[in-house]
Amino acid sequence: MTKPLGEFGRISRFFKPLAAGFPGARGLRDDAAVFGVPEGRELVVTTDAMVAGVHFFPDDAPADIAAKLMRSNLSDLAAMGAEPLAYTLVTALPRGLDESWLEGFAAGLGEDQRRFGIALAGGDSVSTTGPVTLSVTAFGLVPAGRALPRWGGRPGDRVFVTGSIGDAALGLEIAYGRLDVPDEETSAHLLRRLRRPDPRTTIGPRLIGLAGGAMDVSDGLVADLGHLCGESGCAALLRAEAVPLSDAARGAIDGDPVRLALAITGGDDYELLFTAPAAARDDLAALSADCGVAITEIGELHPGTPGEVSVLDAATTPLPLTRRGWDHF
Ligand SMILES: Nc1ncnc2c1ncn2[C@@H]1O[C@H](COP(=O)(O)OP(=O)(O)OP(=O)(O)O)[C@@H](O)[C@H]1O
Ligand SMILES: Cc1ncc(C[n+]2csc(CCOP(=O)(O)O)c2C)c(N)n1
Ligand SMILES: [Mg+2]
Ligand SMILES: [Mg+2]
Ligand SMILES: [Mg+2]
Repeated sequence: MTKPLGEFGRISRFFKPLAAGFPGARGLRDDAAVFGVPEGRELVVTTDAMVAGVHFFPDDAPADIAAKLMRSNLSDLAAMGAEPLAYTLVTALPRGLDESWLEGFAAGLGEDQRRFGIALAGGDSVSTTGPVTLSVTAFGLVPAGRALPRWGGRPGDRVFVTGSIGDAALGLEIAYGRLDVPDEETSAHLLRRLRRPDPRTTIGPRLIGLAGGAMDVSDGLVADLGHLCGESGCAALLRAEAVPLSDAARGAIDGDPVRLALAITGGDDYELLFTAPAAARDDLAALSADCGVAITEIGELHPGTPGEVSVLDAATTPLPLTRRGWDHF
């Protein structure tokens, strides 16, 4: 057996290469990172953590775990209208975890760094007596004063969502062996979207000037729309039939209202949810065409109890839901 690298050997081997392109990281040789913000821009800071058994399966491929960790944070930057700049990383790993796990994890981070234009600025490495626990803090840049707030929606505004909803929630059911799908292609698409979400990093910054209120969908569409309209001081109507579904999700749902309810409440979507006046429709259609990502109108805000979401099915009768989204506690 080869000698273990130890804490600092691991940092040198796996993390220093990820910080190489970012001078503010100081080569991961100092106590902290140092970097400035360009004139006229502001720093946006977001943190999301992931725990094995809660956010991913312990035997998931380490590169997939890295991608989900990175992308869930990039999605929050996009929701603020920010462009990715740098991130810090905390790894809490059980002693004895094979170094090949870290190798795959670092490779996954490196791949997404290149894909999304972000660099490692620093972090911390600790051991844990519990499950693998990971946290990223992502830093992004927005034009000063223009970060997109959750509370920018107004009664009468329309509600829009990017991409498609429900893939990951259906993928999770497949991963748990609780959902049979028509074919291998359907299953592969839904599992891919669970493990490697597609953060809307190009659309997010381009929503500045178009969107009123904005956020990303992580807990579930219904729950997150509740957060958006609650912060905006109004209620929302969601047309379940208008919610964009991938072909794979449509095939897996197969007209079953229970599965449709799961798709709109299950979470892990990492799509953008935002409000805009009806007059912005043409601009949004142009943006969608430009980015090659669907932007779909799914409902509207109206005066009412802040945070209340009515979900209507095709016959405009209320769709019964047993829950609105993910809640840790
Ligand atoms: N432990 C905490 N300490 C300080 N602020 C927190 C803590 N947990 C959450 N927050 C803050 O509460 C707000 C909502 O957090 P939440 O994690 O729900 O947002 P999110 O990242 O958009 O959603 P998700 O975690 O589902 O991706 C954010 O402003 C976040 O910074
Ligand atoms: C193994 C496994 N079990 C359950 C889920 C579903 N899940 C976990 S946390 C969360 C909400 C977002 O997290 P947070 O609010 O902590 O950022 C969701 C939808 C999963 N992805 N993997
Ligand atoms: Mg969070
Ligand atoms: Mg988040
Ligand atoms: Mg968010």
